[in-house]
Amino acid sequence: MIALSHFNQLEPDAAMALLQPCVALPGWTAALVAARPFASLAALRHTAQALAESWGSAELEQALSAHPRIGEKPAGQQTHAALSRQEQSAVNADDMQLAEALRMGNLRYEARFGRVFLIRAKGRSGEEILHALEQRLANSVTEEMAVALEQLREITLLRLAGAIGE
Ligand SMILES: NC(=O)NC1=NC(=O)NC1=O
Repeated sequence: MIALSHFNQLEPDAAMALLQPCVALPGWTAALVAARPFASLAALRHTAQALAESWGSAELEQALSAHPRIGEKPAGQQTHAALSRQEQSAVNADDMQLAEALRMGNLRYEARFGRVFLIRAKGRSGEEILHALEQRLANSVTEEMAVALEQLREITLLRLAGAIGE
């Protein structure tokens, strides 16, 4: 984590590199870097949220390339893989019944909506994630697009908060 004052002064490339693991959408990252300097963390968060409001299905598809399925902790040393593992840490990988239910749920979700199920996993147990998955399977395509985009925004803002602090 770096301080906001340090982030404000970073060279653009270094600022982009710092934000890149937040979400795999370079347009969002570049716009946030270009909006510097930020007077406060609240201002940073407000701009980040505002820039994310315009995301639609194209952004969701692109961003999903960097989000492993829930329950499939990604290998790899890249920052976003480590972040995913950390965010999914409450999913008890030793609970084989839960793992199997999540695996089947992911398959059902992908068959219905044609993309990976995305949820803000931080702060949620494996059981809560499974329950949300089952609830969301009943959503219409339109409803579920809106829900998935909101989860992407939540994950992105949480990762931003983890990258830049006081
Ligand atoms: N498919 C997912 O929901 N993935 C993820 N959720 C998170 O909170 N982090 C992820 O990588």
